[in-house]
Amino acid sequence: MSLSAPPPLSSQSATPIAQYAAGTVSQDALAELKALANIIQSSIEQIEEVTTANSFTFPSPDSTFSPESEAPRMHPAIQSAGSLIASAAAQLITLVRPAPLTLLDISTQFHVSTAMRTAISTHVAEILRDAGPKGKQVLEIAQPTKVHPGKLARVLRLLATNHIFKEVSPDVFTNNRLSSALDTGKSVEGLLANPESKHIGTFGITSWIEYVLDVGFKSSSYLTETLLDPEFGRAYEANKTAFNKAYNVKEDVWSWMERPENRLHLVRFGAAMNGLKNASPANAILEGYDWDRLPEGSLVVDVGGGVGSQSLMLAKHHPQLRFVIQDRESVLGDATDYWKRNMPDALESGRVKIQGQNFFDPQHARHDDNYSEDVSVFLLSKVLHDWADQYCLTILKHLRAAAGPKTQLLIVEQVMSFACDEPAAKKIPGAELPVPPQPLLRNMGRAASSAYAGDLLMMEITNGQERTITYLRNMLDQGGWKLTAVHYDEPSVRRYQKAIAVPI
Ligand SMILES: C[S@@+](CC[C@H](N)C(=O)[O-])C[C@H]1O[C@@H](n2cnc3c(N)ncnc32)[C@H](O)[C@@H]1O
Repeated sequence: MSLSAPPPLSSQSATPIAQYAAGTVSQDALAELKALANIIQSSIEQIEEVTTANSFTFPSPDSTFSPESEAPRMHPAIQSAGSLIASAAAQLITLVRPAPLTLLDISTQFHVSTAMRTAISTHVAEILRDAGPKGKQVLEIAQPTKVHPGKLARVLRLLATNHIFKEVSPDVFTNNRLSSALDTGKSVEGLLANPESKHIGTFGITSWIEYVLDVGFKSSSYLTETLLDPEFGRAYEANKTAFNKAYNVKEDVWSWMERPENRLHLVRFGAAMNGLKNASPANAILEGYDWDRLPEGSLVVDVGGGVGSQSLMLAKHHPQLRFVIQDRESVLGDATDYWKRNMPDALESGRVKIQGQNFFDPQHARHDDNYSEDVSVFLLSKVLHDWADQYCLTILKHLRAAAGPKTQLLIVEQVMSFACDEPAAKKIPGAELPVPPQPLLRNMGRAASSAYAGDLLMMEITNGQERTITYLRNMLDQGGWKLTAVHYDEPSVRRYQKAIAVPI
């Protein structure tokens, strides 16, 4: 069978329906195709309904991205419909194309990732910001970074073929909705003069994408060698990972980022965390936990809080709360700058404190003389997934030792679903997920794929892990905490869950 040149449609002997009638297509496959098409059709109708009811404009693929214009796509009903479409469409593609072609297609997708990183590093989205529908010739696009224009054109063409950028005429490109979402809003001159500025004070999603495409992608290319390595394959230490093989270093990724020569990595990672938060509904941390029940002066300790972006949202909406943002010493300067930019009063009044705390050491809060009252909430947002069980247990036990009888632990993580029923989920309030329509996979397949990719990223970089409810419940149990409830955030670009635990 030739894969490179399928016969033109006109020369094919029969349409798929005719083939089905002739018995050459299995009835099951066709029934599945139709069921998937119905899911897509009814989901589009739902999008139309919600769009009309809310007088939304559903932005076209050629429009420029802005967080505000994304509002219709962020509407929960439209997100749900979008997830059904993404899941059904991906499944449908695997049904209609020859298996080798599908596998070839999937196996070459990494080039799209590489091309994306090249486009980000050569600031193409920023260069095209004002290009308009006529676009810019690739000679002009390549000029600021002196990259070879002919080679850049091929990179951009692969992206345009995947709906990122648009080739408006030969070798002339412009931004579309997807590519404009990579635009950091910075001037090209500024970016050339100071590469760090790409990550400072921006939406941050480009920083996350660049981090994944750089450190994540390079590490992932060593996953097979790592898993087959007799020592690393069985190890759970944070410094025996695919990252360590790829970068040929002995320290874990956090220490590596602290090397002076890796300052750009550290800045980018801080911005990337902020970007992930921005990719979720801004108020996600406010939902699913009754912050209002906490009385005046209650203390929230944001453990491994990064620059404190989650706490900032809470501080804005819950004036009765006080905060301690804890992280490694090297992050504190960026965290202080972040609060000075976003909520200077809170720092000045002492309502918010930025504190160095290694979460593998006994917890300052509570033991420290500064804290006469019990901590109300230990917030662990996107921390546990960075670490293998033995590390998580150390963190959880230190928090347990510092907890008072009423202290709660709030974990914000992506909780993974099995591809089948999970009995433990039925016993924990809020933990059970709705069953998607047939024939979609139980875990929503492609629509949920980025969570599973994120799980591998954790394995590759830190030997961390995204965990299922059963896993999390058992681990918390060993760490001295009882999992009492789970809240699934609204479907989103990145969907996190909140797990609430109390001291045993
Ligand atoms: C994935 S980020 C999450 C940041 C933040 N909680 C959020 O939700 O945006 C993990 C954080 O853990 C911090 N971290 C890593 N090792 C640490 C340690 N030993 N002690 C304290 N914080 C640490 C990192 O600096 C980083 O800010």
